[in-house]
Amino acid sequence: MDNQSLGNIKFINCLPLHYGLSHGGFGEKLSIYSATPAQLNQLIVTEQLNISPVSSIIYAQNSEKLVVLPNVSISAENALESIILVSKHPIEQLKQARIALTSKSATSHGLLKIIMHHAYQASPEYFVSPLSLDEGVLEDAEAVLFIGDDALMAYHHQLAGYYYYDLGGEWKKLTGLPMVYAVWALNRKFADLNKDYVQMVYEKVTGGFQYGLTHIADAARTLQDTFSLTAAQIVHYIGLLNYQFSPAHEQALLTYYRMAHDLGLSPNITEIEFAKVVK
Ligand SMILES: C=C(O[C@@H]1C=C(C(=O)O)C=C[C@H]1O)C(=O)O
Repeated sequence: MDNQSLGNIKFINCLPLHYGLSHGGFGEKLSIYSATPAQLNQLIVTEQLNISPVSSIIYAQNSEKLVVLPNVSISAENALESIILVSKHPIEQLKQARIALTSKSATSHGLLKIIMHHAYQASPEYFVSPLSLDEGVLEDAEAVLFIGDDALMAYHHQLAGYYYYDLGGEWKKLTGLPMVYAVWALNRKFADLNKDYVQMVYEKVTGGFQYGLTHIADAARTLQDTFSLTAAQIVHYIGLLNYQFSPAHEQALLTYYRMAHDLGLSPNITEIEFAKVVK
């Protein structure tokens, strides 16, 4: 990786983009660095990467230093199968529980805290853990939050005796809004000094997503041997996501930011500043 690399989330949620980059020619002239959202968040904040998808809360926490690429996000209107709380007890009984949080996320940590506080009047004790179910994360917690492929696998291979909650659905019930999980963030100074490069990345990311969505059945077939999901399940999952960043998404994200701020999780952000690109 060098700081001119474009960050990339190595989860199935970005399959359309991955396919557009690899099969649609949109990856040409790009150096790409793939990692988990939490790793990309850290690399953007420390300026080791200049453009990357990041957890959406990272923009609120670093808005003086970052701007956001317009028209692209990882969002969902409702339940999405990949932001999942696995619990030993019904969620109403987690008021004082210990809850483990995946070490791959940032936005969904805040999302769970908002939902527990507002929808369940609960104040559990939270701690970050890298462990999976198989590695015993629930030996030390009443519930665990997973995101991305870990959550998708947990959702599709549910174990008897556990309760599963889809936080996209819980957020929709609480606010009536879509949820914006990730945005493409850029270092503000880098964006000002590298307009041509930023324009190129904008075209490749938005064009790559479009290509991948148009060829989603082919894209899903490239994964079906790697994951214990069928191509149809992958196509269905991608259909639950939305990769635009419409004014309605922007308002939904600002609502999330306000609620995160009220819980002391981020500064008070009332607008999102976008990188200037020709659309
Ligand atoms: C929909 C998802 O969106 C993501 C959730 C993120 C987070 O919680 O911080 C960050 C990036 C995205 O990968 C997912 O990972 O399932």
